[in-house]
This record gives sequence, C-alpha cells and structure tokens, in this order.
Amino acid sequence: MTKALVMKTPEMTGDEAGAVAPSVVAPSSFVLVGVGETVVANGCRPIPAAAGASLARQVSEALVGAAALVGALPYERARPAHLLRPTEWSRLPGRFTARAFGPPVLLRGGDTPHWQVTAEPSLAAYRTSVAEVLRRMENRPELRKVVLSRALRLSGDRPIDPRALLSRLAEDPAATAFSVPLPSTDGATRLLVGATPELLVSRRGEAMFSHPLAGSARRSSDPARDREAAENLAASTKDSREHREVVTAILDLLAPYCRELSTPEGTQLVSTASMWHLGTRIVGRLRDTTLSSLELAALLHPTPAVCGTPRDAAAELIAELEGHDRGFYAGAVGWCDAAGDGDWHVALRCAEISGGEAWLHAGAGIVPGSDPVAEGEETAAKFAAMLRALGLDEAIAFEGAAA
Ligand SMILES: C=C(O[C@H]1C=CC=C(C(=O)O)[C@@H]1O)C(=O)O
Repeated sequence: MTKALVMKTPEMTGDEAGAVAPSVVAPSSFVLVGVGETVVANGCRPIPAAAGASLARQVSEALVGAAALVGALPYERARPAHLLRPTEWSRLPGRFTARAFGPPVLLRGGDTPHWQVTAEPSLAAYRTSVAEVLRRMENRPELRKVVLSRALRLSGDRPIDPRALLSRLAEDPAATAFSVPLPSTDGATRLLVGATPELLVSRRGEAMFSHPLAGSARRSSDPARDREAAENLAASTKDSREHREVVTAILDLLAPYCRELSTPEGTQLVSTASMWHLGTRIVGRLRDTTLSSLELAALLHPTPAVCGTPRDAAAELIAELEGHDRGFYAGAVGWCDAAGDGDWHVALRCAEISGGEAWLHAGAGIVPGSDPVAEGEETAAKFAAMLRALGLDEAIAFEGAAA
C-alpha cells in the first residue's frame, strides 16, 4: 500500500508534528475527501490579503515562501481569497471512511432534531428571475448563458456536527467531500461543507486536468426511469449548448498556457448518487510549470458552470437578479503545495454551517430554450444530497419552506 504523505511547514518543530497525527480530523480541520486521496490540514492560519488586490495578485503573493496552502476562493473575484497556511497537512491515499470522522451523530443532543426551512428566494420568485433572464437574452443575443442560483436557510434546534455531515457526504464515491474553516463573522465557528462532483483544475508537474460539468438531470431510484433520464440528458440539445459554453471557455483560457490541450473522451454522462450531468475531461501539458494549480484556478474561476457567457455580462445579471450573497458557494476549494501541484474543486452542493444554522445554495444554467419550471426543479434536485446528509426528507423540507 502507498504510504501516506505527511508534510510539515519549515517553522514547525518535531514535537508539534508528533502532537498532530495526520488522521486527526478536528471540526476546524481543512478536509478534502477526493476520489483517490484524502487531504487533511490542521493548525490553519489565514494569510491576510492585501486590500483591493486582484485575485491573481492575492494568489501569487500567498504562494511566496509557502510550503502548502489550502482554502477557498469566494464566488466574487473582487472579494478576498480565503487562503490558509497549515502547520501540518497530509495527503492520504484512498477515501477516508466514516470511521475516521467519529460516530455519525449529526446533531448533538439526542431526540429528533427540529428544523425550520426558509427558501430565499421562494421557488416562485426563482422561476420569475429565470423568465427575466430569458427575456433579457431575447434582447441581447450575445448573452448566451447565465447560471442563476437560490438559497435555503435551515435552522436546527441544536448545533450541527460538521464531521458527521462530512462523513455522510463522503459516502458518495463520485463526489469530493470537503470541509473548509471560513473566516468567522461573530466569533462562532463557520465552515463550508459539501460534496462536489466538479473539478475546476488539477496540476501535477506539467500535467493539468479539468473536468467541467454542465447539463443536469435528477436521478431516479427506479432503474428504468433513471436510464431514461440519462438518455434524455445525453440527447438534449439545450443541455449540450449549456455544456459547450463551459468547455469552450476553459479551453480558450488555458490554450495560451498549454503546449498540448485536448478532450480525449469527448463529452460523457457523469453521475453522482443523486444527479446525472454532462461532463468533459480536459487534459493538458503546461508550457510553464511555474504556473501553480492555485494560479490556474484563479485564471479559470468563475467558469460558465457557475457564472455564464460572456462572463462579465452574466455576473452583472446574477448580481442584479439573485438578491442573495453567494459567499463561497460557486467559488473553489482546494490545496496547493510548494511545487505548485494541487487540486481545486468547484464549491457546489455545499452549505455554510455555523452552530445549528446551514445556508444551502444551488443553481442552474439558463440558456435560450430553458424552462423556468424545469430549472426550479433542477435546483431542488441539487439540494437533495445535502438535505439527505442533514437527515431531512426533501419533500418535507420544501413543504416547510413553502418552496
Ligand atoms: C451551479 C450548480 O451546478 C453546476 C454544475 C453542474 C451542472 C450545472 C447545470 O446543469 O446547470 C451547473 O452548471 C450547482 O450545483 O449549484
């Protein structure tokens, strides 16, 4: 079996290293449970971002002298990146099992938890915004895609255990589960916890990968209906247009930095436990290996999987119509080592957790031909994995939210 890789930053003493076993996962740990690897970082200290610095500048400054970085990029490029320098971090082969995170007790305190669910905006208001995007697209044909999201606020009657939530989310082997400590606004611990199926960018030496997804269908527990949903998605011209926008944007952005760039398998159906997606694996060889995984992530983010095309026009419309703060949802989470290698995932199917409160976000790509009712249902389907992990029945949650 491959040995776990345990890295220590230079300022760390041997004693401190011994005190922090690589497999210890605290609620404040940074954790990524990937398809073939689990990354755990402890003793994370935020790297201050220079006021008003561009994302590219923040990222290149953060990398100076760092043995490793972990963290999150917010959805909005103009906001400070949340990059952390760990005192100890480990890359462990394979997926952590539930046992590594302790007993799967989601909400401490026994009894059945009581949740209050609020949809912000309501499903009806979300559909109205989708219809408005479609109307604007008719007048502005250059606006080809806009990803519109909505949020659910869940208030539980006791604190959520983030490790138990992570362990439940990590049960889906097709998704990368993550838990990222966020800056606290009121002294309370705040975390971004989720299970994303989408790889923004990965770099190992000169080899570079990205796996954009766009185009979605809800899975069914009935095998015949599940197969039908997949076949309809594969045949949908609306979904293939929606998907192509992401792949084209990523290829265009990466082309100047790569000496080889291709999509060897073309577009394929990809599945998580609850969703079908269209996915295209992009592989490349970098011209310049001083370009780190974090710099590549900053170059690509936000792709049309979470924003739209053209990027600036779509971002403006999102800011005008969504009416809620995306925070770190639709940003990126990941790690980067001293050599520049690393993995950055699109922060999807996630929630910001603090105490007993969770903010969930889900979005859908709108292109000419989209249907407001179907897009609303797609966002509901994308909430399902997180609701299930929190122990909520989807139908009851939406009924409670009158959504
Ligand atoms: C924006 C989300 O999903 C993106 C990733 C895959 C498929 C998508 C879609 O079909 O719209 C979205 O682009 C989300 O899950 O909130």
